[in-house]
Amino acid sequence: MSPQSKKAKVEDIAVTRFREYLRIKTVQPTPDYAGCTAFLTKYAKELNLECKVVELVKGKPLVIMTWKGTDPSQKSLILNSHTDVVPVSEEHWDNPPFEAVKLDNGDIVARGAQDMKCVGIWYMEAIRKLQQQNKKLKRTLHLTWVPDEEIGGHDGMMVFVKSKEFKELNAGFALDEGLANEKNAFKLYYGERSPWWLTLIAKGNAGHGSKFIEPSATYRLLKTLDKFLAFRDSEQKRLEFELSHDGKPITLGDVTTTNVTILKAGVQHNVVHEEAQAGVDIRIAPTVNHKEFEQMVKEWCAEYDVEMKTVQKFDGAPSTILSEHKEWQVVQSVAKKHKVDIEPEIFPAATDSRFLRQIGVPAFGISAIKNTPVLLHDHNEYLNENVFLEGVSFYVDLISGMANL
Ligand SMILES: CSCC[C@H](NC(C)=O)C(=O)O
Ligand SMILES: [Zn+2]
Ligand SMILES: [Zn+2]
Repeated sequence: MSPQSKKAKVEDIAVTRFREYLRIKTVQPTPDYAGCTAFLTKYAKELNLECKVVELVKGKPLVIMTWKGTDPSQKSLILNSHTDVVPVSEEHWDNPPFEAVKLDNGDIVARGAQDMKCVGIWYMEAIRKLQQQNKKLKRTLHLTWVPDEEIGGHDGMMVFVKSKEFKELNAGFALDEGLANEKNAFKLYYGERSPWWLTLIAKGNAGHGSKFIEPSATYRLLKTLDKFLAFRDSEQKRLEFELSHDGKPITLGDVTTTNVTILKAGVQHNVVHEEAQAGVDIRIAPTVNHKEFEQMVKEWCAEYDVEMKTVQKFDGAPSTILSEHKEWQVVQSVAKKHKVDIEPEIFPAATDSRFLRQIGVPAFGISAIKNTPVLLHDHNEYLNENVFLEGVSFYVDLISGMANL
């Protein structure tokens, strides 16, 4: 293609809005939420959507857009997306992460391209298409744009679900983020593992590195960490060999992981130091009894007198049972129309859906990203323009199908 003809090709409005959104630096730890809110409120105006900005926590705005349905007696459909993105190591990127450049092959490169600015734009652009076709939906749609998911959602979705503003939405079902898929398939997340982040603190006596100092902080800590690692090994074996009830291999979301992610101890080789610390990232599978699991971990720590401090723990939420929701049939039929497979799974990490499911709002996590490597939180995150545009058509059918039940 000559530069002339390249220039002449008009970019689809959906792609333009996507790239504009990607250029707003909503990157943790100092996201430009003001710039983001300005963009979203203008966008809502463009599509004639009602728009409200709610600041439940100072400096952390939530944007709620509404497209009223023809049957207000029905519970609404929540289309959720988080507005923040994770930090970048710019030196590892081949293109600037906040310029949203489009490469010759159509790849749009930016932090947030997969996680999850694409999803927010899909909701909007699906609405634009439905409006262009003069379609009206039965159920009211609420698009919720929430802050701080990437740092745990405590000032975002967690406070939002407890607010009167959320109650007013009369939520019946929610869509939220999923992950990319390397195959011609979309993952459909109907539940999540529960994060439990722990700091372990071992104390002991100090002394010369040549002696048997008793008790020793590092000895206590390592003996305790052995238990976490032995458990990790057994869960890894389960993941390798176990099959689920339908005969398919289980996935990461079905097992519990106990990873040691932080280690801090010592000052000098020949000094036995009086304290050693570790950070553990635990993800509890939905089938696990939290009380029993907590008791087991407490006993591991008690055996060597190690103090256990919880940094954050999510106490679990019921998974959304696929067969109990007509929305599941909609997903299947829309996927069939778009010739893409659906792979239902438990999300291995945590999203804002956990707060929705916890208060009884069923939720599916899905991102219409097929034939694409999973690059969330990674360098050179991208989404191809064609995959993105196919996503718009997918969401037109998905949203209209779900909102016309
Ligand atoms: C526990 S709150 C942090 C949320 C983050 N979510 C993802 C998708 O990476 C995580 O699971 O670590
Ligand atoms: Zn995300
Ligand atoms: Zn993320």
